[in-house]
Amino acid sequence: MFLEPHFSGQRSGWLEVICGSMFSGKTEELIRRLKRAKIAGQHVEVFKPKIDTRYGESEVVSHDKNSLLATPISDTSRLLNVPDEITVIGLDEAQFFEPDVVKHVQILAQRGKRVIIAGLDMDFRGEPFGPICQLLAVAEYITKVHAICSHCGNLATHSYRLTTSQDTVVLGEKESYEARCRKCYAMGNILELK
Ligand SMILES: Nc1ncnc2c1ncn2[C@@H]1O[C@H](COP(=O)(O)OP(=O)(O)O)[C@@H](O)[C@H]1O
Ligand SMILES: Cc1cn([C@H]2C[C@H](O)[C@@H](COP(=O)(O)O)O2)c(=O)[nH]c1=O
Ligand SMILES: [Zn+2]
Repeated sequence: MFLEPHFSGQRSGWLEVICGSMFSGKTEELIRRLKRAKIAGQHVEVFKPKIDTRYGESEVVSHDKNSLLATPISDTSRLLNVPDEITVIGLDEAQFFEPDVVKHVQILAQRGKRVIIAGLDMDFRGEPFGPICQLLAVAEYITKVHAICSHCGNLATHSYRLTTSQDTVVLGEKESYEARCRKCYAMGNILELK
């Protein structure tokens, strides 16, 4: 369980990254932390990449259908325009943001804001996805969450693509992906080669 660091003295900002496979609870955890910030009386704003139209245009939605209003953006320089009174910023589907998101979230932290970033750690190939490596490097707090392997019930670490597309970006959920442990993911890829 992630508990918010205690503020003391001059407010300083920081970066939190929540990552894992699909269905691992990234969006649920992001929503949980943002709701707690609101309960604490902090002003929160949520953003997501404009490309993410899976569930809706202007909200982040978990696979459990919990949701928060979110502003879709195509350029993360937009984050630098948030009003001063916004002290907590949430980003979902961070894998789809452009590389400059790393620079922009660090500027926000420098301005004393808490930035909570959720996104896939790996793509369907098992490769780091988008800016995640750099975001993990510069974050103060990192949380890796796990799904349950659809094949064996162990902890899942990988997102296995069920369709034949080789495009890195293919929006979808259970019709196109399933969570798998490292072993079942590797087995699936071996069987595909036969
Ligand atoms: N294989 C799975 N393992 C764990 N949770 C799953 C799985 N398949 C569906 N779920 C559901 O997905 C929810 C997590 O949704 P969400 O937070 O949107 O995940 P993520 O953002 O990581 O894709 C879980 O609470 C659970 O109800
Ligand atoms: C593995 C993988 C996923 N995607 C897409 C599929 C979904 O639309 C999102 C991830 O959603 P979630 O909140 O983590 O469930 O990303 C993709 O485009 N490419 C991939 O390799
Ligand atoms: Zn497995």
